Amino acid sequence: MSNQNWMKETKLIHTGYQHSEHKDALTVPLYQTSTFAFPSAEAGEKRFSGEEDGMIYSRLGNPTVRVLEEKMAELENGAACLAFGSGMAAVSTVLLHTTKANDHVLCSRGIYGCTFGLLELLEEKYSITHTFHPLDTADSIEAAIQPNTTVIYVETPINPTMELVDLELVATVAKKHGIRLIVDNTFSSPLGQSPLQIGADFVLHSATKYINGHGDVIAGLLIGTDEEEMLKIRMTVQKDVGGIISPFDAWLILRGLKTLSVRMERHVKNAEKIAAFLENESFVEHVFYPYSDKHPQVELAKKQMAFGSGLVSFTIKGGKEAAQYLMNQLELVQIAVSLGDAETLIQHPATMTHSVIPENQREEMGITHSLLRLSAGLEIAEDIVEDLRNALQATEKKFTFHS
Ligand code: MET
Repeated sequence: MSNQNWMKETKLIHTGYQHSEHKDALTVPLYQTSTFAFPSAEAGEKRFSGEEDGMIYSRLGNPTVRVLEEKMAELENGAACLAFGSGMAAVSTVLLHTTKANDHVLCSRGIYGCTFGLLELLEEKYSITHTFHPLDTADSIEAAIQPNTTVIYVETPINPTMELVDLELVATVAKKHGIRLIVDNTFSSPLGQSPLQIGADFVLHSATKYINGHGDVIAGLLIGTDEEEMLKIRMTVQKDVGGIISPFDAWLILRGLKTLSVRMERHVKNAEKIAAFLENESFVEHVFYPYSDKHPQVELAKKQMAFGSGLVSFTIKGGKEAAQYLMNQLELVQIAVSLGDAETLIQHPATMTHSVIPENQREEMGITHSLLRLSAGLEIAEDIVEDLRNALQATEKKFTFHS
């Protein structure tokens, strides 16, 4: 069922599923099966050759997973979507598809630690090099493009600094040079920004985060603009590397997706209140929140994002020791990586999500030992703020020395 006039909030619930094709079950059934029985040997041959449509084996497709893929393709304004067993499986699949040995990948100034690890691996194994760049003006992007650049890989907002990349600018330069643009849209969700509409070729998500929203699944999604190319990826890198999602996890994500818009409203409202509180705290040095007037790219945020995300990053005085002490003082806010869960989470990127990046490169990305990343949960903002206030007061008391 699909209607192009529906808003995304409605599509989240209805698109991609036709109950008449599933014995009129109102919600998507779970096809927990590894393989599918062919009506005849000839039918099996035709399914393998692509002559006939139909399921073969769940690594190549599954009806529950297909509903998730169709829904996400529409939500991201793409032609097709592929679901994976983790966000990193989506990242590695699209990079293996878009690069070959000796190519160069131009990246935003910062990227997630495991994406960094994957790029290092591709360099070591296949001499696929990568560089980091602010991607802030057309001239500087042109200068950073090398003769062998085939991909521009961007996070926006960047994990965990909340720095933004101007997608329209980067897409224009990428198109001019025939370079593929891949955007990690995890921090915004499909409701926050639409990179494919702005000119990206691929958008990907760690579905572990906002899309599932309940902290009980690891999954990834890749959406592309070219249906034939996506089918090729399904039948090559995805099938043969095999990082696919389980039907049960796809089913859980479909359940989570129904409430994405109401969850995002609360995540964002809470993050706004937390950012405003932190901005007035004397022990806090800087707050990084895209929709705050104090964010250096607030104009860009309001141009390309529908809201400012549910994440807030901030630095405090006193370095690593104070940052860890602060985390240990929190009662309601949980110390954990990941984001987009019902629970408010805090983590220390320099020693956690981005710890694999060598310190000098990490600091160039803006990830110091004073930086903390908070994922606003679905609790009442006042309770989260109260927990942060108490922890900050205790930390300030311990780390401020009066002469
Ligand atoms: C293994 S570290 C984890 C996770 C996640 N991508 C994050 O940024 O929090």
